Amino acid sequence: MTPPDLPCDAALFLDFDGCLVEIAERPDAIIVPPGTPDMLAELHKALGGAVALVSGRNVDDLRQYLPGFPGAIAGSHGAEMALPGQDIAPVDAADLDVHALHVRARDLAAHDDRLMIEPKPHGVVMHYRAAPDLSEWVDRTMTELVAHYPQLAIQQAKMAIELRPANARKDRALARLMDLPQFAGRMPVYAGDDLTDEVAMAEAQSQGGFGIKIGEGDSCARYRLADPVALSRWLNRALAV
Ligand SMILES: O=P(O)(O)OC[C@H]1O[C@H](O[C@H]2O[C@H](CO)[C@@H](O)[C@H](O)[C@H]2O)[C@H](O)[C@@H](O)[C@@H]1O
Repeated sequence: MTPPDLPCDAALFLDFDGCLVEIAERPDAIIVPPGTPDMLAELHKALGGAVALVSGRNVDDLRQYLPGFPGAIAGSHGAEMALPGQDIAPVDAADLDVHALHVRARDLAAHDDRLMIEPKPHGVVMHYRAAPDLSEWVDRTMTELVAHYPQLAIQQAKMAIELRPANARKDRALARLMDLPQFAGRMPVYAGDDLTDEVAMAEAQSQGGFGIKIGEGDSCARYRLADPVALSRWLNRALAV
């Protein structure tokens, strides 16, 4: 079902990959649509600052793609938080030797150059988009790897398996942001496309707001839009009224 118009008292939470930008072959091959930075800045103004990015990507990565974004950013599935004008703060991060984790993941993936390791400040992703036949192997290998790291959890992603801090979840990030003055008392609206977004959409709905699933697949979200283009049209409509 198509969502109703964005309420003027909304607190808007936006996922990044597959939501604000189309999925690409590699994490570094995404293209931010040219109108997106201005649209986000206008939404931020119209909603009194209650706009946040809530992404599996780390904050530095998001800032590279959206350099002037004026809102709050929850990165690494909520393991990092960057409030406007403030440094990146670790939240719900795991205590671990992340460099050793990256090295181990690279060693495990080294036998097939179609596999890609994405190192993150609080975890690691093994991407198999170029090698879909290795999906089961990646699943098994990452499951075995996480057994050595009780402070991490498996995060199923699109053609990728990630190890993230066990306590870092997007619903917790949303709840934390809703406690900030610019978000408090507003209606949470969360748009996302992936499994990691489901808990956040459920949280938004439990706080009296709604979730918008972008694309196909099962979801707890009350509403759905076909793709990032449809989301952008819907957001721009809110700015036109
Ligand atoms: O929470 P998100 O903002 O949706 O981030 C989730 C993960 O997105 C990225 O991977 C996905 O997008 C890539 C680019 O389109 C694609 O190549 C890959 O197959 C997808 O899994 C990102 O690389 C991860 O770090 C994020 O956790």
